[in-house]
Order: sequence, then structure tokens, then C-alpha cells
Amino acid sequence: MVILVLNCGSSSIKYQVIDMEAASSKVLAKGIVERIGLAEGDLVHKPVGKERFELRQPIPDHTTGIRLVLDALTDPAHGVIRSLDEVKAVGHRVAHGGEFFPESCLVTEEVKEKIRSLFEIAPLHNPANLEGVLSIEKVLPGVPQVTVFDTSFHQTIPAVNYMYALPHAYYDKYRVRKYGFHGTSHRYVARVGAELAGLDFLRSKIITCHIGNGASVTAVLDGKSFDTSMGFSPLDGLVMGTRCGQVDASAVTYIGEKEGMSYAELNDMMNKRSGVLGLTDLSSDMRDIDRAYDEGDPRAILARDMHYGRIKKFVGQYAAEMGGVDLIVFTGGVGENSEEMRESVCSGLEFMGVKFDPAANKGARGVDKLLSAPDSRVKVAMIATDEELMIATDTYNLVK
Ligand SMILES: Nc1ncnc2c1ncn2[C@@H]1O[C@H](COP(=O)(O)OP(=O)(O)O)[C@@H](O)[C@H]1O
Ligand SMILES: CC(=O)OP(=O)(O)O
Ligand SMILES: [Mg+2]
Repeated sequence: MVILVLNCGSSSIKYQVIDMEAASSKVLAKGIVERIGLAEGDLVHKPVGKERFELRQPIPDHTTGIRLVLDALTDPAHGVIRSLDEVKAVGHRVAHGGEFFPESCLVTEEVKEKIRSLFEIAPLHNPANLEGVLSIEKVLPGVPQVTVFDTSFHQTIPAVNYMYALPHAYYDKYRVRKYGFHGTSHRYVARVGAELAGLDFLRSKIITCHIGNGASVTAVLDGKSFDTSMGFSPLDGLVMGTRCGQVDASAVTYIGEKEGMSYAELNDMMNKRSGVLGLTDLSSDMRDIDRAYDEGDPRAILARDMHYGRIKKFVGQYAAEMGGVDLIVFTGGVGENSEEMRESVCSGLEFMGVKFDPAANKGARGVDKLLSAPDSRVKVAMIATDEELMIATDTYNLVK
């Protein structure tokens, strides 16, 4: 059964076409559309056994990106299927499932409505995720679709970690609480990382750092999410591409009053004009920030130091919350590629048993690897996340 997986992130679309009934689920093609909404977008399409195909053009939104992906998949030269009819099911990543979706499910009108009802609190993601579902409905009518939610893995977070110290009425009325995101990725890399480090996943203290354009850190205690840095929405926690992360809420109401900004404008400012983009006025893409950093741009230096520094703060916090840590995992676009980030976060953590191996870190990308010295009490690993495989598996199980 051929399954198409679409993972619409805030700045990217990752996709895979997987034959789930082949001997051991066989990937036919994978690829990524990046820099959506920036001046120049990219598509990199990697068909297995054929030459890769690249495209560079402005990609203003996710619908345009999805159209380019479907064209690439059926192209006579670099395509992997003759026609879209070969696709028997489509799995989608959806960022916010709120309290509605503890598990993956088949798309119905009600599911679409609930995803839509969460637009306000996941403005960079849920609209793109629903756009994916609706685009597929148009080109592949009648093909079953499954949604897999970032929030599902975090359902195990205890109230002591998910409640905000706001009046209880807002939780009762509106379910205002921490939900957490990137759950599919945190779940996958924690398990694979534990295996690589020779740990029992169900009896370990693991800190997973998913650092991409969106970024979050999760404390995984005995196989379950125990705490995570994103909150009610994917805005909280770390410094991100365009999101501010943790900030004193009164600083925001103060700016709103001074500037006469509406709540919607404030939300927009914190989600789309903050983070490393807001700090530098340069770019939301860490590769651009790295370049400016190397050239000595003081704003890029501050932004990167703040970003990395805050990851380290969460590592410390979560180690304290779990009473220690056995394994620290890095993943996501930055986590899988940036030697500097991983080294910076792990430096100075010798006091808690982290013995980082800079030689192992050097050049580590693409292939899962331990980055700690053999005698390090706390293991460190880079694990390439595979949200798509998790999504394909859930999709197959629901559709077959
Ligand atoms: N070689 C690299 N070095 C540093 N950062 C990188 C590298 N390759 C990709 N990235 C960064 O990864 C981020 C995108 O990560 P990704 O996980 O794909 O994001 P999202 O899913 O949130 O859209 C971008 O900021 C990009 O600059
Ligand atoms: C929830 C979230 O931030 O996702 P992404 O990293 O894909 O933007
Ligand atoms: Mg992502």
C-alpha cells in the first residue's frame, strides 16, 4: 500500500512516499520544500534509485509547495509513481490537536472543523496542515487521509507541569494549559536514541532537543513525556526562527498599550516577527544567522547566543525535574546539522556528567551517532528525526 506523508512545518514541507506493504516498509521517495514565504524557496526531491531533482523559485505558501511536490512525484523523469491514483492513503502531520485528539485518526468533517478551531492558537501550523488536507481532497478525492498530532505524545505530562498559575476558571472554561508540540519527533528520537545508547527506553531519563525553525525541548521520563518547553501554543519556550519563546507576559501587554496594538497584532508580532528574525532584522533561517555570526555581525552573535543559551537552560531545568539525565538527544533541521549548536549546549555540563566528544560531533549529520565520550555518564546523541515514518505507520494501521 503506497502512502504519501505530508509534514507541513512552519517554513517547510517534508514528504515521503512509502510502500508499507513491501518487505520492510520501503521508501520510494523523500524530499523537502524549504524557505516557504521567503524570497527564494527550494524543493529537493530524492527519488530512491534515481537522480535527485532540485528546484529554486519563490514558494509563497504551502499550497504552492504541495503542488510542486505532487508534480515531482509523477514526473516522467524523476517521479516514483505513474499517477497519483497509486497513492492509497495520505498521512498528515497536524501541530495542534488540543484536548480533542489523544491519538491519530481518520479525517472526517468533524476532524477538519476541530483543526480549524485551533487556528488561532497555532497560526503558523494548523492552517498549513489543513491546507494540506484540503489540497489532497481536491486532487485525490475519496482517498483516506489520516492526521497525526504533535500534541498526542504530550498527553502524559502531569498537571503539575501543564497548568499555568492563572485563575483556574480559564482552564475550566477554555482549557488553557500547556499542550506541547513536536511530539511525534520527540517520541521517535527518544526511542531510537535510547537504543543507540544501549538504554532501556522505559526506564530512562532522556532530554530531547528538537531544534528546527520551530524548536522545543522535552523531558522524557520512563518512555513518557513529562515536561516540554512549548505550551498552550507553539510560541512558548525557546528562541525560534520567528517566534519569541518565553517572555514576561507583562512586557507584551506593555508593548500593546504603548503601540496601540490589538491582541491579534500582538500575536502576529510574537509568532511572525520575533525570534532570531526579530533580533537581527536579517533572517529566520539559521544558516543565514550562522553566516552573519561568522562575519562578526553583533546582532547575529547575540541572537545565536540567546538561542543556544536558552536550550541549555531547559536541559538544566529538565535534568533537575527528572532527578538526573541519562541521554541528551539533538534533532531537527538545526539539531541534525549544527555542530556549533550541539557543542555550545553541551559545553560546561561536565558537572552533571556530560563528557562531550568534539571529534565525534565534527561532521555528524544525516546518520544517527553518539556524540559523547565512551566514558561519559550522560550519553549525547544526534538522531535524524523521522516524523514521516511514524505518520506513515499510524496511517497504515488506521487504513489497512
Ligand atoms: N546545515 C545547517 N546548519 C544550520 N542550520 C541548518 C542547516 N540546515 C538546516 N538548518 C536549519 O534548520 C531549520 C529548519 O529546520 P526544520 O526542522 O526543517 O524546520 P521546521 O520543521 O520547523 O520548518 C532552518 O532554520 C535551517 O536554517
Ligand atoms: C510545532 C512547531 O513548531 O513545528 P515546526 O518546527 O515544524 O514549525
Ligand atoms: Mg518541523
